[in-house]
Amino acid sequence: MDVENANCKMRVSQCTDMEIIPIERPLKITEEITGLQRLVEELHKVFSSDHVNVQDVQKLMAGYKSNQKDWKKYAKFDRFRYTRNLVDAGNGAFNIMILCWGPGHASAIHDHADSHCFMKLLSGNLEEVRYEWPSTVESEVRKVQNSRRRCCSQSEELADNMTDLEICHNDSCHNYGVKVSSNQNGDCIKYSDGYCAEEMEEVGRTRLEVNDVCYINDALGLHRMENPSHVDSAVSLHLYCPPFDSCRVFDARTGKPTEVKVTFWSMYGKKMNRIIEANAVADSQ
Ligand SMILES: N[C@@H](CS(=O)O)C(=O)O
Repeated sequence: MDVENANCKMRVSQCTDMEIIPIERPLKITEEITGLQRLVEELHKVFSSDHVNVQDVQKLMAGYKSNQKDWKKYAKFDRFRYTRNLVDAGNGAFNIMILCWGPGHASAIHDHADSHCFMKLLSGNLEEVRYEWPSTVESEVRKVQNSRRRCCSQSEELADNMTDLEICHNDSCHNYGVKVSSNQNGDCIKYSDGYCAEEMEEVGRTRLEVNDVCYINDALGLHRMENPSHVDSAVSLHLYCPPFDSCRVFDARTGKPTEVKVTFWSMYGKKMNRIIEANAVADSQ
């Protein structure tokens, strides 16, 4: 079973024998779905079944043709950071929300808390930047994969100023072939928070056009989104399954993870009282 066929009701790490194969992205419209309301109804139907196919959800998302009239009541912006605006809580199986990005707004590099993440661009432009997991942090998916497989592979030959790192769980080990910058004594160069300088590795960029859909989960890596325009805003539709209320953000210079709560700026079109706790995936870098 690959990612395309993984049961979307499960956390990504629970998808047995999952191979890490990204879908072709972004996905274009095939069958049209009229209106956001209708899309939400169709999603409810799909998620009421015991088995949900990732590709079916992608097709539904792609089938909706963005119309500002449908989503403008949810599109609430903030001057300083992108906002998350809940549209529907999906009977607890998924949640669907509208994210509003002012000019230059971006999210920090983050994971998806072992959930499936679908994203559709409704207006403007967004760029998705993908990253490898930092060597010192393991995703839930990798933990599961590593505990399934006994790994005895030889590490690749590393450059002189690099050391490799083996991460073990129970009696299963995985050598990530990690390359950590080090000085001549073999000590890594550390920031004041104790983390080694180890720039996170960018593995790809995708520019989304209006109505494009893309998908990510922790098995496929990490990402951040960015509105590249200095003048125009952007709006995107996100579906998470299962829903999550916290995830990890990563320091691009070191890979240091920080657990953050994710909050809503508005719910069902009504603005929430300002919560002091930051909508912390936003703008942290
Ligand atoms: N996953 C982020 C948005 S994005 O950058 O994909 C969030 O839900 O806030």
